[in-house]
Parts: sequence; C-alpha cells; structure tokens
Amino acid sequence: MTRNPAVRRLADWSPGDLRDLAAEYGTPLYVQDLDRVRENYERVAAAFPDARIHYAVKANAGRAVLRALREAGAGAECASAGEVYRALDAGFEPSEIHYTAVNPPARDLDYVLDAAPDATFVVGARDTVDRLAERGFAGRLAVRVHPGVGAGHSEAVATGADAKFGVPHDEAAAVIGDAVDRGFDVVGVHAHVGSGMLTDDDVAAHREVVERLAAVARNAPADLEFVDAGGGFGVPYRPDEEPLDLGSVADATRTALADVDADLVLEPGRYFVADAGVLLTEVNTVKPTDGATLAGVDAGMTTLLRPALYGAHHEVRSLAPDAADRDTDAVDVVGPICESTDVLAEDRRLPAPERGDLLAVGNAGAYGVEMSFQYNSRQRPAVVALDGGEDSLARERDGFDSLTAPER
Ligand SMILES: Cc1ncc(COP(=O)(O)O)c(C=O)c1O
Ligand SMILES: N[C@H](CCC[C@H](N)C(=O)O)C(=O)O
Repeated sequence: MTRNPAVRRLADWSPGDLRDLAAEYGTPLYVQDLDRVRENYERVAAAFPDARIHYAVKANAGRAVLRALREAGAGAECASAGEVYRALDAGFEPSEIHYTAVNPPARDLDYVLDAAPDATFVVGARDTVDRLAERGFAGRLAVRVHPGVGAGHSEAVATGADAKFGVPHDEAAAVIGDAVDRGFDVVGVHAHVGSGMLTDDDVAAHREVVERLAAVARNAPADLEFVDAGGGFGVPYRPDEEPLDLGSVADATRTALADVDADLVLEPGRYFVADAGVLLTEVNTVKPTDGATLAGVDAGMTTLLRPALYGAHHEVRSLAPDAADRDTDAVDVVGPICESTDVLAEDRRLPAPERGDLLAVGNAGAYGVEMSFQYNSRQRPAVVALDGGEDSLARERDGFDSLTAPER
C-alpha cells in the first residue's frame, strides 16, 4: 500500500488480524487504529500548513484517540462540558480548547468556566454572551455565524443551513460589537457548513460559507486572531465514492479568506477517525425470508446508530475464513434491538451468512461508539486500540452493573 493513502477501505484490513481481535476481546467490538488516525491528521496538516487544527471531539472522544491527536499537534473542539472534561483528562491545556456551546445548559457553562477558564468560548446566540457576562466571564470569545448555507452526507447534518446554530450573519457584527463593549476579548469568528462534505458541490457550499464568514471578519469591530472555517471533511462510505479532494478544500478556503488578516482554524472530526475504525459483530441467527436473508448480529442501532438515524451506508464484509468459497446472497444485517429500524445494512451481496460468522462494518471510527447508547438495556461495546501494531483494551464493554449503578 502507498504511504498514507487518502482512503482506507474495509478490504484493506487484515481479516485474520480482525478475527484474532474478536476472539480475544469478544463482540461487538470497535477497533480503532491510532496509526491511521495520525496519518489522517498528517494529511490535513500537509494540505493546510498554516492552519491551527482543532479535533472535533464529538466524532470519537476515546482517551487514546484524544491523546494521539494532541501529540500530533491538534487542539480540541468541544461541544459540551463533558467533552471539555474528556479533553482535559486527555491532557489538552485549557488554552488549546474551543468550547462551541449550543444552547449550553447552566451546568455546562459553570463547569467549563471553573475547569477551563482560558478556553475560547464559541457562542452562537446573544443569550450565551449575556449568560457568560452574568457569570463574571470576560475572557476569550468567538462568535459562531449562521451562514444560511449547508452541505453534508444527509439533510439532517447540513448544519450550516440550520438556524439552531449560530448568530445570523447580518447580526454578527452587532453581537461582536456588544461583546467588545462589555469587555470580552473577542478573538474569532466561526462557521461550519455541515458534516460529510465530499463532492465538488459540497466544497462549493463550504466556500460560500467561508466567504460569508470572511465578510463578517472584514467588518468585525474587533481585532480578530482567527477565523474558524469549521470541519465537515467527509470520507467515502460507499465503494464508488471518491475521497475528498483536500487540495480543493484548501484552495476554496484560502481564496475565500484571501483578504482577511487572521489565522485559519479548522475543526474536522470524522476525517481523522472514520476509516481508522471498524466494528466487529458476530452472526447469531440466520433467517431466510421471501426477500433477503436476515443475518441477525450482536451489534445493533444502540451500537452503531448511523444507519437507523440517517439511512447511512456502511460497508459490511464477511470475515468467515471460507467466505470466498461460498455462494453470495442478498443479506439484511439486523441487530438485537426491538425496533424495526434496527438494520445495520440492507440488501447487500454477501457470502451466504452462517451462525458464528464474524462481520466487519467499515468506517465505524467516527460517530460510532460515541453515539452508542443503552436502550433495551444493551451494554455499550468494548473498544480496542491498535498502536504501532500492538492492541490494547481502550474501553471496557459495559457490564450489567452499568445499567443499575446510577439508580437510587
Ligand atoms: C461546530 C462543529 N465543528 C466541527 C464538527 C465536526 O464535523 P465533522 O466530523 O463532519 O468534521 C461539527 C459536527 O458536529 C460541528 O458541529
Ligand atoms: N453535528 C454535526 C453532524 C454530526 C453527524 C454525525 N453524528 C454522523 O454520524 O454523521 C454537524 O453539525 O455537522
């Protein structure tokens, strides 16, 4: 394989190694390859040599991932107090943290002000500025702008077009001016197109977002240190999708910011971790139907929510040692949850499944374990980290006790 290829497909993982990991750690199991995380980071850093890169922690907040990216040179972009807690735990300095608060609960504001007062608070509403002022804070502030243009892998994540996020771009200058007058150190402006930009059209939408941001930056009544052009760098989930052309994202970003005198900040999440992760799951039930054969597996929507939530596509591969010798079949991969939407993959051509087979689900490193939950009293899965070819348990599988421990 070439050094640091732009995309790692599911077929590039060694079936034997994955079978060994499943045998040692059990299933369902997330496998996260930290070497690949570092490669992905280096590729972005090379495409944007002058940018400050903050990792969007929400994509995968595992301690091993956070440490690897901090050591590679990233800062942290945190969407909640809990993410700030985890970033601090992983060794990020408060000054390396951007806290992008969306309608932050009071408890979140109080925690971050106490634990990381030197963080940069990225606010998307006047009310958040007021609430910070009420708490006596007048530190580093950036204003998130609602650009009114979005793009992403599905409409649900075309965040730039969703008014929940950010101050309308034609009101941003006034919000910045008010904050300066009240003594805040207004250091930046921010916008984010959405999640999963991949095509030329998506990159064009990103460029439009950054152009609107540049217009705000040029007129801002403050001496801005940075312009944060967000994240959203997509990865191919389907075999026929091409990898994101990072060069064209860099050109679009640079052109849009040509006459803005401030550092560029970026905050990708998915791009660093998605293809560095796979989910391993075991077939426990095979059921022929009039349509596809159902392969019942031990991972479901509570393990990997994306297919049920967005109709997201994840590649699935049979790791059965004799997979190549089997006839193929149309297969639906379904989980153990009492919901009809508990389908990980629909109508795939796969080697005819058998009980005990191991399946690998690709691109599971982003928004996988992070969005797992305990509905049906399922236990969240274990995570194993690969680092320099060595595997180690990064997160224990939830025990049954995790279900009742918080109860009083
Ligand atoms: C403000 C902000 N920044 C960055 C990201 C990261 O997005 P992605 O993982 O698509 O790069 C998100 C997505 O949640 C976001 O809302
Ligand atoms: N909040 C993100 C979208 C997250 C999408 C992610 N949860 C996924 O699984 O694709 C955004 O504003 O762009």
